[in-house]
Amino acid sequence: MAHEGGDTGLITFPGEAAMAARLADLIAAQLAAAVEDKGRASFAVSGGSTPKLLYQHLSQRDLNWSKVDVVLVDERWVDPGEEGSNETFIAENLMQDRAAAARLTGMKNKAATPAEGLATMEACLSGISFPLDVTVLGMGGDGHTASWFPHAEGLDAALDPEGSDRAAAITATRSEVTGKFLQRMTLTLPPVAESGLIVLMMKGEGKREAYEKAQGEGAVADMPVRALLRVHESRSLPFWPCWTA
Ligand SMILES: O=C(O)[C@H](O)[C@@H](O)[C@H](O)[C@H](O)COP(=O)(O)O
Repeated sequence: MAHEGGDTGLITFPGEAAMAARLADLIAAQLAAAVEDKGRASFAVSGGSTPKLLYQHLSQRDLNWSKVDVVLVDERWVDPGEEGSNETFIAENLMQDRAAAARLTGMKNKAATPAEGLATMEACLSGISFPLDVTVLGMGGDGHTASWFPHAEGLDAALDPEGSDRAAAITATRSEVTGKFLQRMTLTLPPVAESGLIVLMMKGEGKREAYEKAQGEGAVADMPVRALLRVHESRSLPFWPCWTA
């Protein structure tokens, strides 16, 4: 069984399968309730290896997927089908079986750079209902989440709590985590923090240590997940930080 608490507030699961199954229940219920209340639901999803099983579970859940808008939390500036495409990862793992009826809005467009593609992305997002009903995030051992990378160009704009833009362009610093995918587009802090449910999925000891470190004092730019944790501290968010070994 999952248990909540400890000093870190992490919700700890006995394994990846248990985490995926529990979160699939939670997210499917939240999306179904949003469809019931508002007619449509909006679901923001991250790439990364940790949520893959969750997406596979969700794709088989019985809910009115034709009323669900799936958007990306972030994207590497590569076309669908190319290496590193989150859109393709989501298409292959979530948009299958029952969830194939959902509508996926990608981030990569024809612009040469993420900055040049922002206006097109904002126009796409204007067709989605906000606040988002559910946002799934991952976290890197460096404390990045979404494409909010430590000291990245564009980070301040992406993390501006008063900002009105929903998407931002990021040039990540070269590191083991980002590899060659330095040019990115990401949702900004406000739409993530205003989501009806925010799930942060973490796997492995290194992530737990990084999360604990992020909870301590220090600059947001050093560990950008702090931006979210600090909003959560000041006004409690519907936030599920989930961890398994
Ligand atoms: O596009 C991405 O890669 C993600 O949005 C990224 O922020 C990811 O969630 C973390 O890097 C964790 O990745 P893992 O789950 O693979 O550890």
